Amino acid sequence: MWANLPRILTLVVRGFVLTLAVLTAVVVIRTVTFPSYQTSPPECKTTDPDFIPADEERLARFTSAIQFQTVSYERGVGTPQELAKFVRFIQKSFPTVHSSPMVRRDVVGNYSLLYRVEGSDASLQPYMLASHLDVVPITEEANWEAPPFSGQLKDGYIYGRGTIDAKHSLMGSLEALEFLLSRRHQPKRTLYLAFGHDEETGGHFGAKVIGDVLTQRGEKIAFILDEGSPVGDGLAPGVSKLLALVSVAEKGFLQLRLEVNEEGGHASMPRSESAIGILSKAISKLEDNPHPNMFGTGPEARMMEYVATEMTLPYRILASNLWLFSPLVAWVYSRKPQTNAFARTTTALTRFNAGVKDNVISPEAVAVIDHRIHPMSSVEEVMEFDRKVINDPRVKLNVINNRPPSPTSPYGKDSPTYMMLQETIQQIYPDALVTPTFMVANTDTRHYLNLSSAIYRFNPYVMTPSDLPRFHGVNERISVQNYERVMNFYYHLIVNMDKPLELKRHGHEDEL
Ligand SMILES: CCCCCCCC/C=C\CCCCCCCC(=O)N[C@@H](Cc1c[nH]c2ccccc12)C(=O)O
Ligand SMILES: [Zn+2]
Ligand SMILES: [Zn+2]
Repeated sequence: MWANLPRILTLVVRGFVLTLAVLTAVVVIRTVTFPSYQTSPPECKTTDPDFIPADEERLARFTSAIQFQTVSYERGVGTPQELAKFVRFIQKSFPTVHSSPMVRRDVVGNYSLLYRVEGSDASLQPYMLASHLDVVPITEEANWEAPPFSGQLKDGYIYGRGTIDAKHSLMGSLEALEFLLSRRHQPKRTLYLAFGHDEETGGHFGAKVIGDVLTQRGEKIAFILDEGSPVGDGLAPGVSKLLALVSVAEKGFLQLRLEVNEEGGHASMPRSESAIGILSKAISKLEDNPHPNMFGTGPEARMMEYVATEMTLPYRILASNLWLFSPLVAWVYSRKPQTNAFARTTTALTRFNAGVKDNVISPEAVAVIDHRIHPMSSVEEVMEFDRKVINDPRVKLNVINNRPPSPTSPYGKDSPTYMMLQETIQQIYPDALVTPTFMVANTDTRHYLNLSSAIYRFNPYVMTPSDLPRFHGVNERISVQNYERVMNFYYHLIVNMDKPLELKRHGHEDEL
């Protein structure tokens, strides 16, 4: 046995070296031959004579839109007077849209707006552009560089709540429609514009009702585009070009109220455990035990494939060989909040309340957890995981609100709507890569799921990592250049939707 040891060791080492050599060869071959999913941009650029300039008049309209304080606070608690004023302002600001015989406008659920622009070809399925009228409340007002409802123009940026979420797309799509209609353009395909008034609190009285109205009309929609992920500049690891992130799916959510009820009493005679202490331990366990990293199992894996050939070298090797490096990429993604959101179901502790007086032991402690559920997981799985982690029957878990992850919309060369969207993005951003991904937050589209199987979430503006905290945060702003891109994106999209959407399958051509 001992005499054979050198021979055995040699064989083991040889086996190891051989395996390594084969793996390296496969990795190199796959990296070099990995297919490119990117297509060259179409001819038409934004240098067209029809380009919509962000001139003084349009910027003034956008500034005014920001000045309406259309804040949503809680479900059913908003700012009805501001909404009503904003709706009147919209009507006054886009006279051609509001006087055209081609346009029908319905006010739905008191303040939400549903426009139907009649296309000349009734055989084509309509499509829908969505946004919302409301905004989230202001935080840390003192830290804003310009007053949050001023719409002030400063150093090439328009500041204010709603500039990126989402009055840019509401005003931008209306500007594009006004521009087209005032040039006597009648679209071939019927177009809906849907603007909910309470998206920021779940859309229960706005988008939900719009969805019901369209369902009652028996409407089927060819595709829906709502707010969503942006054109990233430096957002994705290993990608140096601009990356247009088109969300073809959306995470689910589960909002839980955690409650502990124990005996209260005089602070001079505490028991060994209190409601506050028990709940704190539960919360702390949830934060210490994140949900499993699922990177590579859902649409995020496609995102890596779509950009693999364009990545800087170490990342190119990783992305072309997810069969081997998926765990390593999963780890890289888990390191930053904005990429971690793509890797797993996230756990955010959003409320923590207990106690009424310094010398009274609180009999009750309450916390709220906001989970965003990875597309490959489920509400039940998340609930089960939390129960196991907390492992304490004294902590009651009550569901406030939940939704499973959305279905995935078609994408890639087999999907004419996705390709049309990609082409439109490339008209505005000729050098950008375009990739399918999923939305880490939620949108009004959850109320439109039965209207269309092709639902996309995309914001046609550029965002850098330092811009991300401006979402729902301080100093929300949009550059004039980005607002101009937004208007022109919608303009090109409306024009492109008049071209036939052909589905090329096995030599047949079907029209949607
Ligand atoms: C590898 C690529 C990295 C890319 C990084 C980052 C991309 C992400 C960029 C932007 C994300 C922007 C998110 C915009 C979200 C706008 C929508 C929104 O705010 N939705 C609310 C909706 C909501 C309101 N009330 C409830 C209740 C329950 C669920 C949802 C909501 C939200 O999601 O909270
Ligand atoms: Zn929004
Ligand atoms: Zn928002």
